[in-house]
Amino acid sequence: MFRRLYFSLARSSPTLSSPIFHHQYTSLIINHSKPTSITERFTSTPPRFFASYTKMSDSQKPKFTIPPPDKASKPEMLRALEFSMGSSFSNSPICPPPNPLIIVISGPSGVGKDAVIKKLRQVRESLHFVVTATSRPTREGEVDGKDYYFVSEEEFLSMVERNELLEYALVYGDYKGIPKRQIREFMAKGHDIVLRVDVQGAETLRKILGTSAVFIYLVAESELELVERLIDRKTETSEALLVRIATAREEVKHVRDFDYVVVNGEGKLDNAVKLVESIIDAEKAKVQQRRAVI
Ligand SMILES: Nc1ncnc2c1ncn2[C@@H]1O[C@H](COP(=O)(O)OP(=O)(O)OP(=O)(O)O)[C@@H](O)[C@H]1O
Repeated sequence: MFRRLYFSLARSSPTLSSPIFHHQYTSLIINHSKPTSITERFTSTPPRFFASYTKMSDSQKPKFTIPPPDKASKPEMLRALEFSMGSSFSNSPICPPPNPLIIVISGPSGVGKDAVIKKLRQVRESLHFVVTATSRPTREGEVDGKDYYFVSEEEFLSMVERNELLEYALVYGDYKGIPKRQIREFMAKGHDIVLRVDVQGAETLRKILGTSAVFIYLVAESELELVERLIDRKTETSEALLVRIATAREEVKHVRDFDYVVVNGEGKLDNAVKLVESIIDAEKAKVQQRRAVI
């Protein structure tokens, strides 16, 4: 019945059935593949026909009916709706792509920063994990250029001289610093950046980056769990262990300076990694995006 009504209307309406109408109407076929930016989308002038159409008074505008959806093909419906709306439908994304993020992962010694990052690296290939420069000796299994850039103390200090580091610190007698160039290069390519720093480093980065970066604090479920993890790692002398435990006690007070806290419970590394992933996803969906500039 609707179909009959539409076609009888079309037949009775000179504007709908006339060759002129069809010429104008078919000229509204839009190139749906041409992308435009969100600003263009809202500020661009309508196509010429639409511009003159929208200037017409109501009595001048051609009268026509939109066919019932079940009686017309999708392209026909699209053209009729575009004509009725007075502008074409854009297929460019409504939201611009999210800004590249800088994600700072921190926490006390032995909490599992490296373990979380190692796992995150496997599940999120699009992230760029900044390789920190350090003057500390290589631990068993660590690879130069992958886990850290292992440099001598002299080399490290000359990097500081040349202002090549975003942040650096003397951590338990060894220098650790973040090369700026890597961050710039990968952000320019649209990658999110992950920085792994101790709590002292995170505080310095907060001063430099403010709220333009996301700060995540990793904790163990309890102090006992953290100490056991450090003992099991067998990488520290007894004196070094004591220093790290005392420092961890102080550092936990700084958790309130971070944006998120993630518990890395014993045997629950996967849960911690999933939570970090969820934080990244939520940050990507934020309306007010962070914008980090190095
Ligand atoms: N969820 C977990 N459950 C059990 N063991 C873990 C967990 N996370 C990490 N570990 C282990 O705890 C030890 C310390 O982890 P890791 O070296 O990653 O800590 P870190 O925070 O990077 O330490 P540092 O700052 O001293 O380098 C490692 O032996 C690691 O395998």
